[in-house]
Amino acid sequence: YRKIKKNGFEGPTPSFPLGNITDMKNTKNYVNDSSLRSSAAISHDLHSTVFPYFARWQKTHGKVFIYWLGTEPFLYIAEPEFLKKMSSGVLGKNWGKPSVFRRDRKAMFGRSGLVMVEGEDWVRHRHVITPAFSPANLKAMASLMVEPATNMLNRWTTLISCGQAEIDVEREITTTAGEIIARTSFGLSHQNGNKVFEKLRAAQTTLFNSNRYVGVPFSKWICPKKNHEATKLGHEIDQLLLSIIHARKQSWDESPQKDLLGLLMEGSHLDGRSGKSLTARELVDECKTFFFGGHETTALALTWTLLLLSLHPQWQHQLREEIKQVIGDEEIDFTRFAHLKKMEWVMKEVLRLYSPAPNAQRQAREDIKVDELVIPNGTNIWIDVVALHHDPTIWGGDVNEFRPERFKEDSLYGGCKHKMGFLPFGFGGRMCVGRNLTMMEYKVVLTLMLRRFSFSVSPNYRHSPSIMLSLRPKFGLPLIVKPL
Ligand code: HEM
Repeated sequence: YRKIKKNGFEGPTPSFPLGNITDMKNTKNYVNDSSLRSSAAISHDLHSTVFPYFARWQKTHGKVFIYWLGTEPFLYIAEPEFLKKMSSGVLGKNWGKPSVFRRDRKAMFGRSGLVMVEGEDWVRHRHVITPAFSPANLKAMASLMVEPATNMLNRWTTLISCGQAEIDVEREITTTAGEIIARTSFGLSHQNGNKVFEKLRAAQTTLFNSNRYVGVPFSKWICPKKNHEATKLGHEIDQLLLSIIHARKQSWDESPQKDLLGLLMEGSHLDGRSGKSLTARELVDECKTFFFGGHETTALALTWTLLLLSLHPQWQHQLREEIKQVIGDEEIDFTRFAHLKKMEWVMKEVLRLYSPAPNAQRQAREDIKVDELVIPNGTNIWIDVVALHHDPTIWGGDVNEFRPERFKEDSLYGGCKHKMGFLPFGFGGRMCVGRNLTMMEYKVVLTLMLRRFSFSVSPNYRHSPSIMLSLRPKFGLPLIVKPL
């Protein structure tokens, strides 16, 4: 801490042992609940709502400062030029992840899932995992997505015909995305596949519902029951996944499967001699990582999209027209997906305004020089993606408007003045490995939904985007869904 201060980094004063957590919990967001009922009152100006403490501290300390989670100092960054200079000389393998998060999220990602591994281990994991997400493999996985999505839409038809006026699409899509990621990650055909899926969902609820005091010494004793529950579920999931891996190894030659687990096993099998392979334990952690890293984020991208399309029926209409022209009413030809350009602009604009991953985290594994400053080895780093995506100085005066066409001219950066201003999937070598899978799933599910239904906002919707690890609608997303 002294070293960081000596380098000129400022920040709000912490107290022991909670650091700035009390101040964070006491900072109310600026949204007045009574104004949330009318869709005209919905604002996409999120930063002061979801991170009110960062918005307040920015006013005093600027866009780069130090704050404390318990006894852990974090370097906060919402300044793209600083971020560029900081990251330009650091390779993916030389970044660490904050130890405090590695401990806190162990039940989700294990010790050796790609999100958490570092150094040469990270290189080995990434080497085996990246080819599994090749375009040919993604196309094979796309066909696994159609059935769960169609089942969800059939359920909606039944609910509507039984007179249900509105549907909480967030809950529906999250359940379906969970099933999709389970099918694409480890398959549900093995009898234990379904059991893993159920237990992963239970673990998700346990982890999300427990009170979180990240960084506070002995915090796991604040909610011992929940922690015990999560650990127990974690062990059960590991055992079930190990049994699936074992069964696949037994029947290797008869039926290698083309889900992610099958592809990683195949990659490990082929690359075993070069030492670039994953152990059974590591495969277990990767399956969990795909589930926790990949299902809610994609579900939220789709959920926020339905909100924005409900608020902007002209875009809903344009996407439906594009689907008609590119895909038609027939069975989906996944090779045509690259032509769904407007859908891509919409996806990017949604990820900008409502980024499901609201921050990126790193830990310095060496002293990093930024101009005259030095970020000492071991410093935790917190990049505020919501702040970057809503910064008018790099996006312009229309930063809080839904304008997918900004990605028409500039498909990568949406016209942002700084290349580090648009980071929905992170940056550098550690950028999200599942981003193309997400794009595929987004297009499959949205195409199927828009072909069958129209969407408008229910008067019961309360706009309250909140951070619960991801950026979620606090009260769900009830929409009025009508068959076309
Ligand atoms: C809308 C959907 C998604 C969003 C917004 C998202 C976002 C992110 C972000 C911000 C990171 C951190 C990058 C960094 O630190 O620079 C990340 C990493 C990662 N994501 Fe995603 N992700 C999504 C979907 C997925 C899917 C579908 C999968 C897998 C099936 C996945 C697997 C991973 C993994 C394994 C990493 C760690 C990569 C590494 O450290 O090398 N993600 N993602």
